[in-house]
Amino acid sequence: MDTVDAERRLPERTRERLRDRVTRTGERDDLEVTAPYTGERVGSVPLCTADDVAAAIERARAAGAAWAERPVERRAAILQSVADEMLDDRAGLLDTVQLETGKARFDALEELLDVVLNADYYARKGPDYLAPDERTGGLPLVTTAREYHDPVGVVGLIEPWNYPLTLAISDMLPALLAGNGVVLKPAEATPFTALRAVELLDRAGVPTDLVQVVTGRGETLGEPLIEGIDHLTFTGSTATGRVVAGLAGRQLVDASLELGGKNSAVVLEDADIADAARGIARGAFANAGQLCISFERVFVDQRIYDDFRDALVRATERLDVGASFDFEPDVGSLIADHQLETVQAHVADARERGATVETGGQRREDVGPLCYEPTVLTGLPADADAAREETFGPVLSVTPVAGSEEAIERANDTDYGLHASVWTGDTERGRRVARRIEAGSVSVNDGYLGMWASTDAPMGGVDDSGIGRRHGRQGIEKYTETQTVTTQRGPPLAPVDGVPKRWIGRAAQAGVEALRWWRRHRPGGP
Ligand SMILES: NC(=O)c1ccc[n+]([C@@H]2O[C@H](COP(=O)([O-])OP(=O)(O)OC[C@H]3O[C@@H](n4cnc5c(N)ncnc54)[C@H](O)[C@@H]3O)[C@@H](O)[C@H]2O)c1
Repeated sequence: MDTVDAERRLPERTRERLRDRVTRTGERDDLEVTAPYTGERVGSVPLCTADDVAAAIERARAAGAAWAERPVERRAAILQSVADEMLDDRAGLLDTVQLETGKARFDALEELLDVVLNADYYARKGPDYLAPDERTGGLPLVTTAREYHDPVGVVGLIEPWNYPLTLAISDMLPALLAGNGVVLKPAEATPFTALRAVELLDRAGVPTDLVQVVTGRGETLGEPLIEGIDHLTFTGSTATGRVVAGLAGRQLVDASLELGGKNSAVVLEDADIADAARGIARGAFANAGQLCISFERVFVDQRIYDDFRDALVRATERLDVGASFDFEPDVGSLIADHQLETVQAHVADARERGATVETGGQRREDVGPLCYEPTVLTGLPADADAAREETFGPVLSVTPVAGSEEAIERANDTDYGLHASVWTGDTERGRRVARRIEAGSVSVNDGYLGMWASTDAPMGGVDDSGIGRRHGRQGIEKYTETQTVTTQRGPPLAPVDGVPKRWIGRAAQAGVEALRWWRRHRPGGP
C-alpha cells in the first residue's frame, strides 16, 4: 500500500471533533498517532495531565449521580441504541480501527460484532442481574435479607491497542448499565478508535459527561486515575498489570485485570486433523497473533504429528498477509517497531537453539513496514524464549507429545493461564481434558471465537493472566457495590427488661437443641 489516505478514512474535521471530545483543562502537547500499514501520520490527540484526569473523574462522578437515578430499563434501552449506532457506522469504525492498528478487516469486524453482542446481552440480562436479590435470613421466619446492587461510582478503564474497540467499549457497557460514570484511558496508539466509539455512545443517548476520555501516557495518567476512581478495569501486559495492581492496592480500589497469556492448543490422536489445523491456524494468526487468547504453542499426539504438522503448514501458507481496507487479507500488520522486534528476537532465538522454521520467519516489507509472515516452528526447546514468554505475534510452535497426559503437563507448564483449546473426535473426552488445563477458558474443537462470543459465560485469566472476569453476571457485578438490608419480625434480639437471665439462658439452650435437631432432620438431609 502506498498510502493509507488518512484524509479519506478519517477526515481532518472528524479528527478535530474527536480531539475536542478529550477532557482537558488547558492547552496540551500533542501525542502523534501513526498508521502501521505505512508509517504515515494519522493525526494527534492531547497529552493529558494529572489535572485533566482529576477533572474527568469529577465530571463523570457528577453525571453518574443523575444517570444512576434513571430506571435501569431506560439505561438498557440506550445500550440497544449503542448496538444500532455501531452497526450503522460500521464502515467508518472499521476504517478507523484498521487505520490505527493495521489489522485485517475481518479482525476489525470481530471487534465490532463483539461490542454489538455485549450491548445486546447486557441490555437484555443486565436489569435482572442488578435487581435486588432475596437471600435466606439468619433466623427462619423471623429475619428476611435482601441484597441490593448499587453502582460503585466511577469506573476507570485502561486499555491496550490490540482490540481498541472491543476492550474499551464492551468492558464499559456493563459499567454504564450498572449506573456508573466512566473515565477511559485508551492506548497511546489507538485513541481515535476509542473516541469515535464514544461519540457513537453520545449519539445513542449516553449523557456526554458520563463517559470521559483522557489520552496520553499510561505512566503519567495511571496513578491520578487510580487515586480517584472506585473500580479499575485494566487490560494489558502482566508487567503493567502488576504496577496498576500495586497502585490500586494502596488506594484500596477494587481492580479487575485482564493480562497476558501463553496459550496452548492440545491435539489428541482422535482429532480431525484438517479441522484442527485450520482452526489452530486461525486461532494463532488472527490479528497477526496480537491477541491475548491466541495460541502460541501446540502439543500434538506423536501418532498424528507428521500429518498434523503438514496440514498446519498448508493452512498457514494459505493465509494472505496484506494491508488493505477490504476483506482480502487474512493477516494484517503488527502495531509498532517494539512488536516486530519481539517477534524477530523470538524467531532468531529459536533458530539459534536449533528449531526449524517450517514456514514464515520473514518480514513482508513488500506489504508493509511492520508486516511479518505467519510462522510455524518445530523442534523448539522448552526453555526457548518463544516457548516461555508471550510473543504476541504470528509465531506458533508445534511439539509432539506421548499422549494426553504429557500434553496437559506441557500446556500447564507456564506462569500464565488465560485460554487453551483441545481438539478431539470425542467431545466428552475433550471436556475432561479441558478441565485439567489451568486456564480461565478452554475451547473444545474451536480456536477462540465461540468462547469469546459466549457473552453469558465468564472470561478471564488465572495465575499471571489476571484477576476477575468479564462477561456474564460477573462481568457486571464487579461494577457494583452490594448492600444487605435485613428486616426483623417481632421484637429485636435483645434482653427483655425484667426477664431473669437464667430464663434467657434456658431459651438459648433450647434454641441450640432445636438447631441440632434441624441440622439432622431438615428436608434434603443433614
Ligand atoms: N487478558 C485479556 O483479555 C487481554 C486482552 C488484550 C490484551 N491483553 C494483553 O495486553 C498486552 C498488550 O497490550 P499493551 O502492549 O498495550 O500493554 P501495556 O501493558 O503496555 O499497556 C496497556 C495500557 O496500560 C497503560 N499503561 C502503561 N504503563 C502504565 C502505568 N504505569 N500505569 C497505568 N497505565 C499504564 C498503557 O498506556 C495502555 O493504555 C499483552 O500482554 C496482551 O496479552 C490481554
